[in-house]
Amino acid sequence: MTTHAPAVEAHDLTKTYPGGVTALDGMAVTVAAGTVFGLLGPNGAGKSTTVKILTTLARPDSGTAAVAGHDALRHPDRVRRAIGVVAQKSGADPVATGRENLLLQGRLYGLRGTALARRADELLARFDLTGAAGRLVRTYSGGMQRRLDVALGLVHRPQVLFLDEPTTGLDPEARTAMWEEISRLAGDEGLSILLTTHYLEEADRLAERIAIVDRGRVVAEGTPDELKGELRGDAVHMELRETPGPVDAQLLRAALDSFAGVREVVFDGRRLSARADDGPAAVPHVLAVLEREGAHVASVTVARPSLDDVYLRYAGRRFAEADAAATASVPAAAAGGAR
Ligand SMILES: Nc1ncnc2c1ncn2[C@@H]1O[C@H](COP(=O)(O)OP(=O)(O)OP(=O)(O)O)[C@@H](O)[C@H]1O
Repeated sequence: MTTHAPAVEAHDLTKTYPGGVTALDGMAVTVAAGTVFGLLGPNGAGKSTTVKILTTLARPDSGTAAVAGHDALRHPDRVRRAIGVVAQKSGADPVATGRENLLLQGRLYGLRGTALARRADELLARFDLTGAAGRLVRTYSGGMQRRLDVALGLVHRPQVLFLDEPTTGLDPEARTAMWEEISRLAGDEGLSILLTTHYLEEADRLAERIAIVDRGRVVAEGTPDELKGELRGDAVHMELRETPGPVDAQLLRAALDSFAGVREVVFDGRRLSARADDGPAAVPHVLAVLEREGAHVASVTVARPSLDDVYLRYAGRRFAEADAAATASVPAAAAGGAR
C-alpha cells in the first residue's frame, strides 16, 4: 500500500440477513491512511456488519471493499495479515495471563522466540500492563481487559486497526485513558483506525472524519466541525417573563432579524429561540432589543450545535430515540447508552 492509498475503501455495500433484515443498504466508507475514522450510529445501524465485511468475517450481497490496498472479497487472506481487529467482545482467554495471551496471539501470526517475547513486553509496557502481565486476565478490571484487547490487535504490527465500540462498558476514567491511547496510535505510529461507536462524544473527540450511519447507509459525512458547522451557528434560547400586555412578536422578530448573524428567530409562547453565528456575542444585543420592546428575559441559554443536532437533521430523529428503538428488543447487558 502506498502512503496515499486509502486504508479502507468500500462502496455500495448491501447485505440482507436471512429472515429479511436489511443491515446494509448502499453503505460506503473511505478511510485515509494514517487517520482515525469514526462510524457513528445507533444500535442496529449497520456498523458491526460493515466491520465484519471489511475484516473478511462476512460477505456483502453486493458492493466492493478494499482494505490496505487488498480486495477484501478476492484476497481475504492478504487483508487478514494487514489488519488488527478489536471486536466488541473480548477475544482474550480469561484463564490465561496477559503475557500468555499476547504470546499466543503472536504465534498465530508467525512470530517466534525473542522477537515475540520482545514484542509482548513492548505492548505490555505500552498499555501499562507490565505489573499485571503474570496475572490471569479474569482478574483484570474492565479498562485493563480493554487495553489488553487493543494490545492483542497490534501484536503483528497491522497497518489498519478496527476498533468496534472500544469503550463500551468502561468507566469514565478508563474511557478517557483509552481515548488518549487511540489518539496516540494514529498520531505517533501512523496507524489507520476505523472505529465504530455510538458515543457521540467519542466520535467527536477521536475521529478526524465521521460518517453518520442510519439504517444501513451513510446519511452525513465530514470532519466533526464540518458536520456541526452545517448547522450554522449557536442555538440561543430565551425564556421571557410574564408581561402585563401581549408581546408584539412580529415587531420583536423584525428587530432581531435586522442583526447581522442572528436568524431563524422563533417565538413559541414565552420562549424565543434563534440561531446566531456567535451566540455569546449576540446575547447582549438580543437582550437590549427585547428590553427596549418591553419583553423581559428570565433565562438565557446558548448551546453549540452537537453531533446529536447533526444526527437529528440527517436522520430525522434524535440519536437517543433511534438507539432506544433499536435496543428495546436487545438484552440490557448488550446495549450501551448514547451520549
Ligand atoms: N447474524 C444476523 N442475523 C440476522 N440479523 C442480524 C444479524 N446481525 C445483525 N443483524 C441485524 O442487522 C442490523 C444491523 O446490525 P449491526 O450489528 O450491523 O448494527 P450495529 O450498528 O453494529 O449495531 P450494534 O452496535 O448493536 O452492534 C440490525 O437490525 C441487526 O439486528
